[in-house]
Amino acid sequence: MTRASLRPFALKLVSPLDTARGPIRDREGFVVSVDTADSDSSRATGVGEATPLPGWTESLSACESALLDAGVSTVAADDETPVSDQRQSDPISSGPTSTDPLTRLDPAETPAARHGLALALADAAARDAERSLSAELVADCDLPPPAETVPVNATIGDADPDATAAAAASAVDEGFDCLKVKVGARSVDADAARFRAVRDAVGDAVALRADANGAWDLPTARATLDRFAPFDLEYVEQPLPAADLDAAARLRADAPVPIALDESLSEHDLDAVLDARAADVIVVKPMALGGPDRALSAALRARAAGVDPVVTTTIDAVVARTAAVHVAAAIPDVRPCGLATRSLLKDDLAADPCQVVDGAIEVPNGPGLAGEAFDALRC
Ligand SMILES: O=C(O)CCC(=O)c1ccccc1C(=O)O
Ligand SMILES: [Mg+2]
Repeated sequence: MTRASLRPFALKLVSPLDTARGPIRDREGFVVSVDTADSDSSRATGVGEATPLPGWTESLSACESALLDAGVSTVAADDETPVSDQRQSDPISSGPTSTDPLTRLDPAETPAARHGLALALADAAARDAERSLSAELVADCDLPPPAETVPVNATIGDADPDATAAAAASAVDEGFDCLKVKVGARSVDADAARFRAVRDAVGDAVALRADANGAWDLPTARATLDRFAPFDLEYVEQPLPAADLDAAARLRADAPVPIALDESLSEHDLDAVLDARAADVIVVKPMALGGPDRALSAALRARAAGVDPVVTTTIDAVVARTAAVHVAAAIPDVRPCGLATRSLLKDDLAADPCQVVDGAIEVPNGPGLAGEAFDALRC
């Protein structure tokens, strides 16, 4: 028998993250808790997080409805009732006569909802097996032991050239050697001026990425990538709107810089993206792909097709960020990942067990997500 409950939360960003698709100002979602009791009477608890972001996932209300329909019950945000008294009358039953609760959540329709429940169940399973989530993930996929640290990029929003260069310089001072800069919210000339200022500020040894969030059409993308050539970018992420894989493939065919796809994975099957030969790199967002398990399998399938995965958050709260760190740790020799997003949030659900030090995150090695770190979040 598995009981599952959800509790809503809302977090503000320190300042809006300006992108070509507009600003991201706040993040709302649900903490999902599960309590499993197996037939052999062993019992495990786990915590997950569903933090939808329209454009990448379903809406907040669709996420909530999907979780409720799957049998996850609501706990009031300020409910102080002891866990034992909170039990609702309609628990998810995973006995032999019922289906796995996860199968009630369609990862294509409601990926954030599936992420929340899949993560809570994976956390419970890993805790039960007395190993970390990344150790659990690699065991399921027959991979080598997970990495102890994961390299990460700093995330820099749209701003004028001076402010962009100042943010870049301060990230490098903090120890980052890979920076991702949002582009596409201003003219090609203006973005080129921003990259000129950033390159001048940080020197040649720092890896630079650009993320256009689908801002350009094909001629503009071609012109922009040519303009960006002197800045020696590692890749340009989502230069074109997500829908048109053909255009992305045509752009990539003679582009002077590697192409990464992000939003395209929310709009198309991974197989379609890989078959189109439209990407050198794919951005694996566990929240957008429907869970840590699906994110890791997407990363491995991409690798097998010669496309390198980069794991990022959707600016999630601490539970989902920590899960994304475990996913990244399970991918052998993963490139710098977009996981250093705690600093974009004004506050969080719990203390961060994944501090960024010298451009890398140490992967928590306690049981499940991070040992006891999220015990107080269970509902
Ligand atoms: O990749 C990163 O550095 C952080 C994550 C990020 O940029 C992001 C965060 C929320 C929504 C979309 C995106 C994106 O990659 O486009
Ligand atoms: Mg992106």
